[in-house]
Amino acid sequence: MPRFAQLVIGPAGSGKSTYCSTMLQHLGSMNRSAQVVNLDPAAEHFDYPVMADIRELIQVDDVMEDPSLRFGPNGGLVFCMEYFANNFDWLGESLGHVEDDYILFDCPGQIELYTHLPVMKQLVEQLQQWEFRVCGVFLVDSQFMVETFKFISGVMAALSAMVVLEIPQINIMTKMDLLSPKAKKEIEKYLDPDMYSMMEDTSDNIRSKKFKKLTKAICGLIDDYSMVRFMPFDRTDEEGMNMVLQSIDFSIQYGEDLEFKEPKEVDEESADLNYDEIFQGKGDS
Ligand SMILES: Nc1nc2c(ncn2[C@@H]2O[C@H](COP(=O)(O)OP(=O)(O)OP(=O)(O)O)[C@@H](O)[C@H]2O)c(=O)[nH]1
Ligand SMILES: [Mg+2]
Repeated sequence: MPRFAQLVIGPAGSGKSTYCSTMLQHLGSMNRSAQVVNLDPAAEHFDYPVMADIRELIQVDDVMEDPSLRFGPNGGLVFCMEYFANNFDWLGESLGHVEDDYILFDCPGQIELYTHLPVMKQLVEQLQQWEFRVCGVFLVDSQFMVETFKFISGVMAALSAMVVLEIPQINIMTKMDLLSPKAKKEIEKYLDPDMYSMMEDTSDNIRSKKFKKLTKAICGLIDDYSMVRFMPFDRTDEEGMNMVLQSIDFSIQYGEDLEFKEPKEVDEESADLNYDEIFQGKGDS
């Protein structure tokens, strides 16, 4: 049986841990079993129960305090993740193997992990060896996406993760509940963006000719290949969460291998017998 994983990634503070906790509850309310693994060695608090926690393996604080290493918080995190990549056995043991595993991995927010460092790609390959079908869930804070230039840089960040990880990726705009009604209307055009017209809107602000050409080429490429789309995520909106979950499940073909179980036929006689036994038992006590 295949196993399923959501790799929850995105810039610092974009809402990854909150997403994991909300999605876990949502899956629970649908009677679907899922687990969360914390892969952020600098995590301080999260409000979901963990199946495994990378801090049992290594912690950023310990690395920073080590006088022979002398790392700051970012170098410390990179060191931790490289150490993790050399010790995937720890993860393998923690994950065990349950039929139909569905696991959310809450990842750290340092963007370099998804742009040029090899560790996340190595993790994906390891998970695939363990028969996981992995979907990247890339989160960006919607509040930083309401202007065209910010949006283009968000698209590029999502795209670089897609290129590095080579797995299906669902891009999500988080914290939609914090947008004003006006911004909410405004953001609709960014959910399914027409990059060409977006480019037209902003090209007047670009003074350098070369830069204008480059931005145009990037926008054209993204549009021509329909490479990046965003889905809104509002943790208070069940319907919206369902749509996000469906897209993720579809990308990893969750549910296709599940067998359809016929409802058990109840044999009337034996059912009566059982009820009699139960009531008799109650009467006796
Ligand atoms: N209103 C609102 N706040 C949110 C939402 N998602 C996250 N937040 C808040 O945003 C802050 C950061 O959220 P986290 O879930 O810790 O973000 P993260 O991506 O895990 O952060 P790092 O692990 O530090 O990279 C917290 O204060 C959350 O309460 C949301 O959908 N709505
Ligand atoms: Mg977090």
